[in-house]
Amino acid sequence: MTEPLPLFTQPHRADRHRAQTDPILQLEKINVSFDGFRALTDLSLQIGVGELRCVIGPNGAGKTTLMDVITGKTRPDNGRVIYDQNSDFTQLSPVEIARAGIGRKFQKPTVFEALTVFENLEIALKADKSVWASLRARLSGEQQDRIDEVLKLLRLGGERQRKAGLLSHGQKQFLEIGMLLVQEPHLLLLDEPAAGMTDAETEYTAELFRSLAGKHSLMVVEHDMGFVETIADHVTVLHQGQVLAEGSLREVQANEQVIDVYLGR
Ligand SMILES: Nc1ncnc2c1ncn2[C@@H]1O[C@H](COP(=O)(O)OP(=O)(O)OP(=O)(O)O)[C@@H](O)[C@H]1O
Repeated sequence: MTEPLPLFTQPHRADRHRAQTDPILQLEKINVSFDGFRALTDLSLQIGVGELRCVIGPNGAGKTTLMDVITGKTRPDNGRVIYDQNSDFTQLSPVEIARAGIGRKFQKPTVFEALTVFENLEIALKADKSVWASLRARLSGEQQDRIDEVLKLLRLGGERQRKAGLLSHGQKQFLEIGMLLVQEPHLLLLDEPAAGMTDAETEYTAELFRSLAGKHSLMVVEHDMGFVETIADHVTVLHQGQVLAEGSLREVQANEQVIDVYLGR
């Protein structure tokens, strides 16, 4: 019998035990408060291996705080964040969490504008070194291939020697996604990736995310419902720091409580 294909580009020691239905991330009864204000209340959420999950919700619902808790930027008052069914992220530092295979993209692209597209990817690939040390260290053939593959995937092949500061906003967003992908993360957290993109770029982002799902797990926070509709199998609606509804976009859009929250009733 042939071995099943690994779900991730970067083989993980537990891969052969995994099934698509296994959780990659389980948040259990997370509470976060800021000076007495409860940003997340008993929040429980589960993301499956290879899943593409969209998280929606009105302003202040707790979406950013949720990502901050996963990446270790914010420590919850209590609750657990179980990754790959064994490690509890609440016990790890942000660097350890990133090394465990979590990549996060913030809403505003943060690329090195004075460096070329290729150099940006090179630095991301050697994230364990300082910027200058990583530019001096030689790339292996395999690393070169990885960068070429990502440049092609993100349609940046023609821009490889261009300074990143000269790219369009959408191209900078793609470059930043590329900077995550060269690190071969297991779980990608993406905050409003389509914001400020042209229609064509948004369309390609949707296509790209669909192609990444399966190989990676993705959690996308997004306000653009058209974009959510094209990408998500499964949607979580947050409201006042809690999960208000979960299901297909059609299901959550038909949910009375969700309608009330979005219409402000
Ligand atoms: N560091 C902080 N100190 C105090 N309050 C905070 C802090 N961070 C977030 N909050 C509050 O927690 C609540 C949830 O904020 P969060 O940014 O997670 O919401 P969001 O769903 O991401 O909103 P948006 O869609 O506007 O980005 C908000 O009421 C916010 O004002």
